Amino acid sequence: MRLSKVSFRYSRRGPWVLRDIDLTLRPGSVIEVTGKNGAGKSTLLRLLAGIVPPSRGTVAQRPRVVGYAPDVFPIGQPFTVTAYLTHMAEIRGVSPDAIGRLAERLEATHLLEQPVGDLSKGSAQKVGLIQALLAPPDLLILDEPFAGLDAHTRGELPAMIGEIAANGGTIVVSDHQNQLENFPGADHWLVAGGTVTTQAGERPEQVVIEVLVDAAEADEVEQKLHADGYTTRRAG
Ligand SMILES: Nc1ncnc2c1ncn2[C@@H]1O[C@H](COP(=O)(O)OP(=O)(O)OP(=O)(O)O)[C@@H](O)[C@H]1O
Repeated sequence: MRLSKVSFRYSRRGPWVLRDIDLTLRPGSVIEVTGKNGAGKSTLLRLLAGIVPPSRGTVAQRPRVVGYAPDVFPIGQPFTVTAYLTHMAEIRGVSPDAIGRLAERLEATHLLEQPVGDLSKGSAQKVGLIQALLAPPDLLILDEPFAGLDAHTRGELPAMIGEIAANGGTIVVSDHQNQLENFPGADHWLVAGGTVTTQAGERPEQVVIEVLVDAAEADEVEQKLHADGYTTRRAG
């Protein structure tokens, strides 16, 4: 996917938020977007997701399946979480089977029968994440996904991001808390003064190592490794 000379402002006479942005997004890459409050991170993510069109310039080759979790989940909907997610699955033309699997992984099964409007901020964010992941995304855009998440989900999310990247997906994450700062191979984009400065991540050769741990400690070790951005697989 490629952005060429993209500029954006919210109204015809409003100030330019982004100017003359040229960016290339490679399949399989993880991109962490940082910048000060109001710098334009959410705006850049909306442009990438196709929620808003550029005021000038072009966005080419956007992948087919885009998952987008906004920073503020639209609360106040008169559905249960299951009804909302089932509806979203229908719109995307995918089976609702993924809802249970994702809810389990993000420790959100207890939320499924709650009204969407009653969710806490962190719980709403989990539902927003599940919504973005219903169809395996070619491009996944997460706006401040770590804010408000509990320790388990904060640890699980980098692993999920790593798996999508391993399958050739591109992931763009705005991240105030720098949770992905040390994610292996991540690219870093800094939004400031209407421009985006890019820094390519190092891509060291990868190997598989086997680690033997006591069964009682397996969950804890796995969570620690996930939090550091490593992918794990249980054998036996
Ligand atoms: N819907 C909107 N209409 C008009 N201006 C907007 C709108 N959304 C954002 N802006 C303006 O665009 C600029 C960039 O906002 P944006 O939300 O993209 O920044 P951000 O880097 O994501 O900030 P934060 O870290 O606080 O979330 C700001 O000056 C903001 O006031």
